[in-house]
Amino acid sequence: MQKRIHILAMGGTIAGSANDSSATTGYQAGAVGIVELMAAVPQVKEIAEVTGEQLAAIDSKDITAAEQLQLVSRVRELLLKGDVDGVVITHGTDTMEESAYLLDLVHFADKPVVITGAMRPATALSADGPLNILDAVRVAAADSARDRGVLVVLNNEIHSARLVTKMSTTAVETFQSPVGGAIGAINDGVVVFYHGAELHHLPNALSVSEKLTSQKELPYVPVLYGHSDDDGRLVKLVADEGAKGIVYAGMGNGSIPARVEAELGAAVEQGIVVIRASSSISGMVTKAEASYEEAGFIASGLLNPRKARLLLQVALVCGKSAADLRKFLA
Ligand SMILES: NC(=O)C[C@H](N)C(=O)O
Repeated sequence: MQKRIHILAMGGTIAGSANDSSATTGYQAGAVGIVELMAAVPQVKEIAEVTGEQLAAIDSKDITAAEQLQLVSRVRELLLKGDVDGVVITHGTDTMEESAYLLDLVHFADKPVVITGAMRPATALSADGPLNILDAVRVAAADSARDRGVLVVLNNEIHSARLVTKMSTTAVETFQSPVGGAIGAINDGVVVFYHGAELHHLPNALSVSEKLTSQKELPYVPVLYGHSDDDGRLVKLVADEGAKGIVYAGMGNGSIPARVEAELGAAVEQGIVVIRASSSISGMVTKAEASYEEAGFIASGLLNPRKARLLLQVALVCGKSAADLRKFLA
């Protein structure tokens, strides 16, 4: 029997439309609906029984927490259904790694969830979307993809949600995992895994996902980007604005300029949870300086700032302590 794969369409460039087929920028993202997207890839019928649904039609740079939570909620429903074997999500690439990581945090099933997108609009010459959809369906229908959490599939490669990031502004090979590399590929239609996915599910992911479905928003947790001569005034500003947490994208191994460190320390004293991440693309943020640990800052480990932010938001919703977070990120 064929596997039953459900596609959720969120918009993005994969559904982008431009007036000129040679245009790869300046298009309207999210303009092409799921019916048209699926019609461009009739080959999926040979792989699985595929159904589709339009959940949003947005440029993913505009995604809100409400829309992310709606996605979590719909994926949860689908994973609990006996007649769905896997889920494919078509999504804009700008925030794809964020939605993928959020879904992976609360992934509770052995069924695959595969996110794909495109760098060229649907109307472009050599549009990359159709093949990416076909590959995503192939992966979602593969027995070998079970128990690997949420996967990002583009450009014939398979990446784990935890480690993947968008590296290039415009290249089709934009998604890479700087630590660890791709975990698999689709070679001439054949799904191959080289090694295991870096799973990062929260303990009790099923009940955490249920908790998230009842939320309409997530706590205010800004990411502050560190730079030379940073005086920390933004830390004070967001603390006054009611931030519940702050992710500081420091330099290198999560280094924080002394004046910012002092302000972040004051924020922790006020009950704001602080995560130290890095603007460097590759590598792990470790405990580094003793003063960071003494101040109560949490090292982001392998998470980039945007993913660390989502983790912190979910942790705050679930009432997890800084100690729980520390343990999860260690
Ligand atoms: N390639 C893309 O999908 C970019 C687009 N701005 C989006 O994230 O929706």
